Amino acid sequence: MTQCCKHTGAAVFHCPLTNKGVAFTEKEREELGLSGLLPTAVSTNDQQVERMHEILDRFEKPIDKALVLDSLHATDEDLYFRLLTRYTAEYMPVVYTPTVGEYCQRFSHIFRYPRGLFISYQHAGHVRDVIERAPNKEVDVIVVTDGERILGIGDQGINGMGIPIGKLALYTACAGIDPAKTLPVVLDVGTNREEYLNDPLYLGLRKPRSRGPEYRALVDEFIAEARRRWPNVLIQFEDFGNQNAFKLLADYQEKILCFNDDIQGTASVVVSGLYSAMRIKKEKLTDQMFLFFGAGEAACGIANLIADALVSEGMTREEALKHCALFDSKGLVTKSRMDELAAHKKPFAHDYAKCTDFVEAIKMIKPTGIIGVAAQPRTFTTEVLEEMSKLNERPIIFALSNPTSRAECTAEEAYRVTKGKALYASGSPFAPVEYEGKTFVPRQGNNSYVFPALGLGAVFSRSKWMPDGMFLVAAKKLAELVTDADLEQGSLYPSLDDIRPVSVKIGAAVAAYAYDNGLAGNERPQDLEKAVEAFMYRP
Ligand SMILES: O=C([O-])CC(=O)C(=O)O
Ligand SMILES: [Mg+2]
Repeated sequence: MTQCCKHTGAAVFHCPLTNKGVAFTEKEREELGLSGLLPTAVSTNDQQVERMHEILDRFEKPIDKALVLDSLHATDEDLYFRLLTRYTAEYMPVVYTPTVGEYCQRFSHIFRYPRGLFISYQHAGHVRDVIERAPNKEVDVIVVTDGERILGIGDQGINGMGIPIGKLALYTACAGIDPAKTLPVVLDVGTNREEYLNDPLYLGLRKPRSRGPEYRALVDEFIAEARRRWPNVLIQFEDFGNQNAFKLLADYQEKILCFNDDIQGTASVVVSGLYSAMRIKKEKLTDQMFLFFGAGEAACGIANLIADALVSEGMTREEALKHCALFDSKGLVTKSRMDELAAHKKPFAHDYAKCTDFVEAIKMIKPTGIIGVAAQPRTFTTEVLEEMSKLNERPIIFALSNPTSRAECTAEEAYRVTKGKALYASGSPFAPVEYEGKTFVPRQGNNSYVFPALGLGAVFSRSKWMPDGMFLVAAKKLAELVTDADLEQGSLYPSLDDIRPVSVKIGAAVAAYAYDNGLAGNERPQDLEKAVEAFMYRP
């Protein structure tokens, strides 16, 4: 047993990294002076998991389950991750989307245990001291947010901390990153949400977000100090507002080990789902045309990676970009709007006529797939889905906005309106759908399939940085792992219950990319997959 603190006796129960509760063996009880401090019988780890599973079953509301899991996380990490690893598909919607959306909205009202770092303007110039205070000796992965664009529910201020916590839980559960080496961080730079500013229990800085140089100075200081203390750390940017997200990625991507999950992680998982859709359609990606509802981080990240994928199949970049069109709050993104467009949209501004109606845009562009990423719920209406069915034998319908309340359409709507023909994926989970005697099992086009494994591969190989090619490699590897049986039931992704072996393979493919491209900071092992698997933390 590794012990992070030197305590014996009852104090042992207060160390979440080493506490095992009633699973402490007779020998451990003796050594640690616990005899008589625990019920007599020793439980096996499996019995502990089943006990906890039973307790959680008593709670109906996912948010209540989340609170119980939170307590467990704070008191017995080993059991927490045992449970998440054993019941990944069951608890992922609790620690992650959709429940994590509600968890964030209530964060200041349900807060009990501090976890990670809360860095605000009061620390400007002294961020080093905060970093030094972090309880972790080593850190492999940081997930950081400034809370400006949490899922599809907008500015959550400091309450956005639920996201880095949830994402890092998946790093451990899905890809075996040692929980002692993960660090969630929220940069508390204020919030523009009136409701929070007026809420006496709100736990963040009570002022509007600043847009001035002090914002960027704080982000830069945080990154520099984190890397000073942990030079090999991977920094994952999560749920920043559009402007900052694109800018930070452009400025840092080639300089440090980092990625933006909403731009690049989402792109990787979506392109993977498109490869699976091609297997069902028996067509090539080069024959497809995609229309995005939305033109932010996810849309542009996905569209760029689709272009990379098309280029990898021999197309010119100029031609490849034409296979994606964007529709934003002002309508179709066209050349005639060039002057007013944000930089990230410009490559996808094509020579179309002005169009402000999404159904009209579908009629004009004749896409083979529509990809919803605008956090505008119910926008894939019956009319939209019918139009896609008219144009395509097997229309690709991706309703990716999170959480569930923001989905562009439900799985049931997609299958019913398209008469079972839709190739559907959603950002948040939907239950299987029965349609005319057939059961469809939709799966999540959610970056959770890839970000933990991308991080695993990058950390394992000590990659210097993460080129876009790594995200394409991850997409292709994930698609390879989808079985014919998955496709038969309409699943474009593997089951989440198989996520660990899937992560090993994606992690190894990402690491291989680092070794092949001279990015790695260590020697390539002989059997990469085996070595990656051995590197993973197991509860
Ligand atoms: O967290 C998720 O479920 C996916 C994601 O990154 C987002 O929606 O921002
Ligand atoms: Mg996100």
